[in-house]
Amino acid sequence: MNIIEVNGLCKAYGNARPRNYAVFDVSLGIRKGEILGLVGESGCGKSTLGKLLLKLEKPTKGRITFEGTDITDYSFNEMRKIRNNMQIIFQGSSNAFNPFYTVRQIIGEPLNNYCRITNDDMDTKITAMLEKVGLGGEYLGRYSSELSGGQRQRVGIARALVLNPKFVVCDEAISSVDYALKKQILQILYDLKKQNSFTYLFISHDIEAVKAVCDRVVVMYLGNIMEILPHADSKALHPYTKALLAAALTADPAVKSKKKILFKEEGNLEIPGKGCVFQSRCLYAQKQCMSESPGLAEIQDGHYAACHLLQPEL
Ligand SMILES: Nc1ncnc2c1ncn2[C@@H]1O[C@H](COP(=O)(O)OP(=O)(O)OP(=O)(O)O)[C@@H](O)[C@H]1O
Repeated sequence: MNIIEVNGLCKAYGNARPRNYAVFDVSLGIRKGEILGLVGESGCGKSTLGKLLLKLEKPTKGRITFEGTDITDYSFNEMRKIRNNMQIIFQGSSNAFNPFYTVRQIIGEPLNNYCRITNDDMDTKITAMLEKVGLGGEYLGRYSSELSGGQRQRVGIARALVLNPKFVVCDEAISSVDYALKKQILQILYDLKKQNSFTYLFISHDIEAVKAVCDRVVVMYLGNIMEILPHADSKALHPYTKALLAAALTADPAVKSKKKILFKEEGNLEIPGKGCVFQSRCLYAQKQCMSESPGLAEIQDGHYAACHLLQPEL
């Protein structure tokens, strides 16, 4: 069962004509209790899609359904009623904390906003949450400015999850942290998901992390979904995903230069007027790719790709 669904979702910033879409015609369901990975090169629309799902951005077109209810046209006040169930952890969110706020104030803010709760109950809840993210009750009175970057990151996770949200967008939640902390944060997110059956959209450039924690993976290019892998370790089918994964996993430039080149690096990054959005960088593009846009089709069981070269298995 899907906790959240989008249909024909589009987002164009500004009023330029023709429209330059950051997200184009995305239809997708996120299953209750899954960690859905979202990957793609910088600027392909991952954050925009995450924000659209939470209604932090207004879609230009398309519908959003949360737990079976169409929330596309919900007002600010209507969204407020369900906001406790939809949270975001984003890169650097913890850097935005007021340095003069204590940990109690930072994590307590959403509780104050959304729950009627006594101070004692609030401290109990915050302490329990702090323990879940590897900090203890002794941090309650500490000021944000007294915390290390890693501790602030954990407080940020605690703040986002203290309301027991049903759906959480993790937007680069583990970038800019060191390897050890990254592993700990991934473990925390994974354990909390297991204990509380949270559903996450996990946006990351870190393919290894995506493989480690995600159930399915969505691959985006220039605002479009190119592929949906049914498992994080499924073999990629789409030429773009293959190239993206190969580039990400080959960190050593010496090794990279010996590898087969998988896409035209110099390809045009503008959205073409017609045809496949990946046409100018694809090594296999054919005439049809320049004129017809390939829809996302189920190629194998639960494995979707948008590519004329790939035919569904019958
Ligand atoms: N507020 C905004 N106003 C105008 N354009 C925007 C805005 N936010 C994003 N964009 C544009 O929308 C496109 C998608 O951006 P988005 O941040 O969603 O990509 P991304 O895949 O999350 O990138 P990154 O991995 O670098 O965070 C980009 O071309 C970006 O410049």
